[in-house]
Amino acid sequence: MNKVGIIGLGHVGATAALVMAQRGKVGKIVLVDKNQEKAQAEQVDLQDQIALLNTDTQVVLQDYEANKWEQLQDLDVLIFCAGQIALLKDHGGQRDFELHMTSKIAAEVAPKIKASGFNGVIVNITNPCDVIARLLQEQTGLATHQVLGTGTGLETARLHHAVGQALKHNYHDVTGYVFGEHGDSMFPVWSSVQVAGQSINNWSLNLDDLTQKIVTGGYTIFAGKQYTNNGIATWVNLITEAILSNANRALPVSAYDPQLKLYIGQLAIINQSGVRELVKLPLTKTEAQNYQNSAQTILENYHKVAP
Ligand SMILES: NC(=O)c1ccc[n+]([C@@H]2O[C@H](COP(=O)([O-])OP(=O)(O)OC[C@H]3O[C@@H](n4cnc5c(N)ncnc54)[C@H](O)[C@@H]3O)[C@@H](O)[C@H]2O)c1
Repeated sequence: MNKVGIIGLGHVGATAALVMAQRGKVGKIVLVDKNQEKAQAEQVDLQDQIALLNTDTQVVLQDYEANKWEQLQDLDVLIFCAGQIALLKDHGGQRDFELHMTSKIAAEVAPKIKASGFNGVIVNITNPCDVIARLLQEQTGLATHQVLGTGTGLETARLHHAVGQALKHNYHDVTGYVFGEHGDSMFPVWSSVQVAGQSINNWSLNLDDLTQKIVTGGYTIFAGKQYTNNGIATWVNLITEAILSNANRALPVSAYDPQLKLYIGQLAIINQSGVRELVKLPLTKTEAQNYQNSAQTILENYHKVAP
């Protein structure tokens, strides 16, 4: 039976569980939240939902105060999305404003994950995503391939949509990726973008305008509802299913770059071990510079909170 844990049952964690229950590919979901009333509420709500679906997912709680988090021991995947999104309210959704809070949460929870004997794959969502992925890896002592972040997957989906719309093509026929920090320094790898098998360079598009739309899309969502949930909940389920089914799928995630010694959004082959290997796409000079700039931003944030 596939078993997946979710730590943090706010907008993101609760929606990730909802999508998971609907897709019906996970046998057991373990819920963990410091706010135990919230976790219990989500458990009952999900059980109501599952009773109305043609699925059999079990939903159980991990007692936050327990000495040992037994329920985590044999999980295949652990989704980390604990945080405090309200902190961003007065800062226009700027992800970095959660850094001091979320790095403390990671420091509180990582030893509990470690002590549970968990040996699966952690998928981090919590912002700043690349920094928190690194902190979780370092503080749980798991191998670097066992920890990844959701990275620039949402922005990659947004790129497909924006280009498809601009060219009146179906977005499923658009391929290519957004790389770098899950933050303002992320960048579309335009040299990787193809539409129905043809380079994006075959069309004359205003790539600067499209870049702006792709990079700032998260702020548009945040401005209207003060959180984002649907896209990320679906994306984390796609990553989780690629791990569970040993799919060997190339996905744009935040993965460990051994040269830079940090987590950053790039293309990686995902299977049951987590990151099987990185796919090193050829980058133009400007894209390679953008990647380095993004890495620098991630590193600066990491050093603000590194133990
Ligand atoms: N990577 C992405 O693309 C992406 C997208 C959306 C949101 N996020 C991030 O995901 C995180 C969660 O967002 P949200 O809107 O669900 O936030 P939220 O404030 O609605 O929920 C956070 C939850 O974490 C819980 N929590 C806090 N401290 C905890 C701890 N020590 N242990 C366990 N649980 C704890 C809270 O009780 C709460 O239920 C934020 O960091 C947000 O920025 C990332």
